[in-house]
Amino acid sequence: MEDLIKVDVGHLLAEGGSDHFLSAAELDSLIAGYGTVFREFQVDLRERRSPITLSFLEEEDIARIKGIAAELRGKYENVLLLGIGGSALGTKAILQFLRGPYNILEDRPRLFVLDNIDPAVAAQLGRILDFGETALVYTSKSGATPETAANFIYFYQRYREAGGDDRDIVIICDPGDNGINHLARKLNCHLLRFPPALQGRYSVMSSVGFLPAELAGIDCRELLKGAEAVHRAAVEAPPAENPLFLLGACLLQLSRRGKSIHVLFHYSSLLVEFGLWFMQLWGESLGKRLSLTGEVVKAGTTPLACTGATDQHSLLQLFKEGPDDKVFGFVGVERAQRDLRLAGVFPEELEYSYFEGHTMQEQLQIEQLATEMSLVNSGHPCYRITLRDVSAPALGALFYFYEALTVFMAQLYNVNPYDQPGVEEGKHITYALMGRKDYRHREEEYRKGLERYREGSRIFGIKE
Ligand SMILES: O=P(O)(O)OC[C@H]1O[C@](O)(CO)[C@@H](O)[C@@H]1O
Repeated sequence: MEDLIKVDVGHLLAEGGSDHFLSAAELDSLIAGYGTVFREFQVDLRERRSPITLSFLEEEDIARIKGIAAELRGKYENVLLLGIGGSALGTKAILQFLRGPYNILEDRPRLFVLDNIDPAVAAQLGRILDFGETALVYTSKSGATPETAANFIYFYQRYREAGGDDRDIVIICDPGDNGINHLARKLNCHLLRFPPALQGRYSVMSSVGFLPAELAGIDCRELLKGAEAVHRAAVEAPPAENPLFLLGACLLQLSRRGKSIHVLFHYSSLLVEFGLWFMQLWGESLGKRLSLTGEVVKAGTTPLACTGATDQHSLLQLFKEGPDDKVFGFVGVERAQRDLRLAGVFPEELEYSYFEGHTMQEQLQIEQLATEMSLVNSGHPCYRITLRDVSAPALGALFYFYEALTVFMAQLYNVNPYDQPGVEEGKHITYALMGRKDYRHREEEYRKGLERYREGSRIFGIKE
């Protein structure tokens, strides 16, 4: 049977090693040094103690998600999904990979994801959508996220003006005695739960991503099948034969050698949103000031997603000849959903005749290999993940692979992959400056801080 997902770590290594690649001997010492950490990680995974996909799923939740999706699919022309960060990125990745590059389905309902606060986008969506024909899904684990709350306030008003039925709204959040739960009760709408221990960036394969998937006609169990396959391989194989271990240990070692940027170069326009999902997962989970034991470690590497072949024509120059601070992950797809063969319409022209008989997917794959080879040749470590096809199991496998890899990396860095203390201060300032009642006591402090900040500006204006 063909592999669902393949991982090649061979080009992180080079004979004898070097500043930029690891040697076989170094890899052996990583296996000896971190094998125990990895086995602990495997036990947590096997016993479903790590709060990531597969630790929380209940059969009855899936049945409920499917039920709500079936009901809304029958009633509505459009669904507007409101969320941000982990409450939107995975959904966008699913829809783009499995339903096409423009994220707007041909069949009912069309799904729209709004994951930013921007009056230009909200105003345009307000004109595109007929709110008499549009269901609303409001996803926020905390219910306190101001961007999603503002979008819900605005679009709920539009929905009500169009005569929308409150009971058809779906809210997905943590349980708690807070605004979003009060709203859900008041509206008497559908309520789906975030499992409390599940952070947004690990929630794509829960009600958060599954409801939109089902609304789009994607069977969420198919995504889970792929996750299960990676899970089995991850918990069974010993470190020396385990791609999760090998990749994680090599990435750790390379980050110690100054490879502080983890580029994810996906060779498919269907994986652009996946790349953005990966950036949140990697960035929020690993970028930590403190270790689990309280030392200042400033852990993490900077994730950067880019698209092949497009970014060969924008970033590759920097990647190849700029600072040696990157490790490259290539993600490609073996079999396109539908490949297109090119004809020999200009046989007399050198620049056009060689395409005859080749397909677009073949060209994309050749260009991926060409980029990999050219980077490796100039001393840049690369790894590659290949998905069998454009299918829900393949995507589920990819999500789970990176979730598990991130948790293993956190174990290696000895940091907590499930918190994000660094984003709090900015939220508090926003709450205080926007006048949230329970932040009034800090308003004066932040306003003074803002004045000082502005005093530090050196602005140079240019007139038209
Ligand atoms: O689902 P919520 O609570 O609205 O949070 C959205 C996002 O905001 C963050 O908390 C960061 O501000 C992310 O971790 C999270 O995915």
